[in-house]
Amino acid sequence: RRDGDLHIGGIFPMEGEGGWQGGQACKPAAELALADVNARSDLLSGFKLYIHSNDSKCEPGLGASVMYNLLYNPPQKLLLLAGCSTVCTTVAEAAKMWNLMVLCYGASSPALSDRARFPTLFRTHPSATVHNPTRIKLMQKFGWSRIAILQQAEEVFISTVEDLEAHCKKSGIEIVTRQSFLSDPADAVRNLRRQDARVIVGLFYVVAARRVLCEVYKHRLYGKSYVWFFIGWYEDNWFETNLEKEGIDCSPEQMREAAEGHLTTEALMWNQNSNQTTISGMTSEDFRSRLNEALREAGYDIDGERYPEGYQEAPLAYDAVWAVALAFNKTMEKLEKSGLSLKNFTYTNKKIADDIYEAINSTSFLGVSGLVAFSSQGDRIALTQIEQLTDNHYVKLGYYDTQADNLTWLERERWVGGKVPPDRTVVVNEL
Ligand SMILES: CC1(C)CO[C@@H](CC(=O)O)CN1
Repeated sequence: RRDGDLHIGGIFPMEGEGGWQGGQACKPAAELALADVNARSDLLSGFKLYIHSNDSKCEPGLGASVMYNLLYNPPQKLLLLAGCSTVCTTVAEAAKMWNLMVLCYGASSPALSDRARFPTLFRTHPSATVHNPTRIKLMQKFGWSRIAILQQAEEVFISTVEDLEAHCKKSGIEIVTRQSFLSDPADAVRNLRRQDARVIVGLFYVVAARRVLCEVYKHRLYGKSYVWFFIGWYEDNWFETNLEKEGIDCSPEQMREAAEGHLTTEALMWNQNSNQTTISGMTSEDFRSRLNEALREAGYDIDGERYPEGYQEAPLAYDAVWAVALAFNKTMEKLEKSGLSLKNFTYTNKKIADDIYEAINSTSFLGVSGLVAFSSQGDRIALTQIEQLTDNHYVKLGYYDTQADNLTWLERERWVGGKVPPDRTVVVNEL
């Protein structure tokens, strides 16, 4: 009988001032998964998994100190869980020195898809580049081969645009202009009009998105002759809230008018087939209600909604713990053949670290966030969802499976002018 305890470190953004607000639900979600895997007699039999965690506040410096405290205080940890791109970048860059795998449940930065810098990183949160093949697929579907890009000068959007440009080149889609701004988009938006941009991909955080939309209204870069691609993970009514507080000098009506018809892309983080049983025995709906219960007990203010949008990534943290438990189980079986176990792991034992790497690398199971599997750079393979804002609410237009190049289209799109806007000025020769 194998007996003993297995320990991992957990670095969670409990206060999101520095960045991603939605991380607070990840710790309760990970703890739900911990209870579930420890309750399974067919997993890690004879061993109990423990998570030792602390708060990173989504700040890399604090995240680094939490990591050192986890590593220099017993018991020895076998792996680290972390969230927020900035924290994961710091933790994953250092973890290889201790032969530790890092599983990131809340990091979207494309920079993390780099095995040279992050040889032991895996993430259940997809990279922001997962939107790009979907954007290209839509451009091909609607015959747009001339586009523009408007982006905020932030690392995650800069590297996403570089990936988008590569996809456009491969697909023969011309980028007529790429405008970027730090915090005031006025000049960049004006330049879009000057370049007669009609199909525009917008990459910015939600506060900048409100400023962009008001400028779009002022420059009349909306309506039947324009198509905007926005990011889909802003809160649903993002374009009509906080206007006073953020000094936006457009009214909610003007913002709604400018926003009408825009498309959004986002990675799916909840298994779509809500009555499909996942590896835990739960459906994603079961998980939703169990998580809400756990959040209420922990004193979170579930603001009346059945599921607050702010906690959309919780399934990624839940599935990350399952991925660890399954990988440890696989590694245990392999080590036993040579009379070893994970108890033999030390921070200088590369052999066992390689076994754990191999086990995670070959992960494939149905989690509450959908199929959990990783690319060769450790990126989460995920489906994306396309929506359109019509009459002030988001309508699901379809889903895209990049791996299979399969677009599921629901034929629900509506265009302000009654037909698909062209990507350039169409000159009609009078006969
Ligand atoms: C979809 C989003 C909001 C992208 O940022 C992630 C946080 C990060 O990348 O730091 C969390 N999930």
